[in-house]
Amino acid sequence: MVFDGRTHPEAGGFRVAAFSDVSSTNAVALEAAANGDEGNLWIVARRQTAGRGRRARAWVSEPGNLYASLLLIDPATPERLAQLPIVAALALAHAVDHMCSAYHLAQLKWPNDLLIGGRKISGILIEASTGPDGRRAVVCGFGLNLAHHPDLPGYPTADLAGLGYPVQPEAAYRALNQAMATQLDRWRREPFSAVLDDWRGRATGIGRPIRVRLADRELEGVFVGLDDEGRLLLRGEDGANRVISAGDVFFPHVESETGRSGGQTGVSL
Ligand SMILES: O=C(O)CCCC[C@@H]1SC[C@@H]2NC(=O)N[C@@H]21
Repeated sequence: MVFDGRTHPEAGGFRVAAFSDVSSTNAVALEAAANGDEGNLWIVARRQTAGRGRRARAWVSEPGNLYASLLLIDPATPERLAQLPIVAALALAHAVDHMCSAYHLAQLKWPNDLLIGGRKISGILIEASTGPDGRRAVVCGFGLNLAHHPDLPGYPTADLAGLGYPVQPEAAYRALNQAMATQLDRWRREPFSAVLDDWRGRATGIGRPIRVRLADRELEGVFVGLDDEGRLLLRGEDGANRVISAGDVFFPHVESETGRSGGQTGVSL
């Protein structure tokens, strides 16, 4: 990979532009869309100076880990776009298995965190914007802890090297590119139920008590599973199931939110 900031052809019908330093690969991808890029473009960086996570959090982005964002233009109808976090998480899980030569090593925590042994090893931030021409730009931003991870009290995290799987960022990117090509193709051709079955096979926490932080409040209950659109089903004390489209899931007694803070911009799905 050449870190020259120029666009090069990539396998799977994509293109890639790799940078040494950027503010945020998501921000650069959204900027490319605003400048008329046709999409299917990866932005990869060795380091981010303003990496961003979900819910107004910063994403620590020193060299050694993977920072990669895929820009897609109008990848699906608006109703189906909500399925993309599930597709992206599944692709990253397949990529991690591939790069570690392992089977079902990576577990999924709804909607799109990857865990190994209960520790978070990655984050995915999906952001979208609509251009003046009505085109919907969607960016899937992947951060994968390869060589280091932040220590967040009360929130277990890990990196692949520390778990005994040394992987270079370029190899990780290659595996992710391949996996995204495969999963996006499958999402377009097969019923979403096939994607969901795969996701459920790696799911963590189903049947367990969870706490879900929504934009304006928190809910507690049992994680019953996913509905046909990939939304979380939470059974409350009253026995009724609630359908949740977006939120952060916590496993009580394992995780708290201490130490999670930072700044995020943009609109996430
Ligand atoms: O909060 C999360 O779990 C999501 C973190 C997403 C981080 C990645 S790193 C590459 C891409 N660029 C960003 O600024 N964020 C995403």
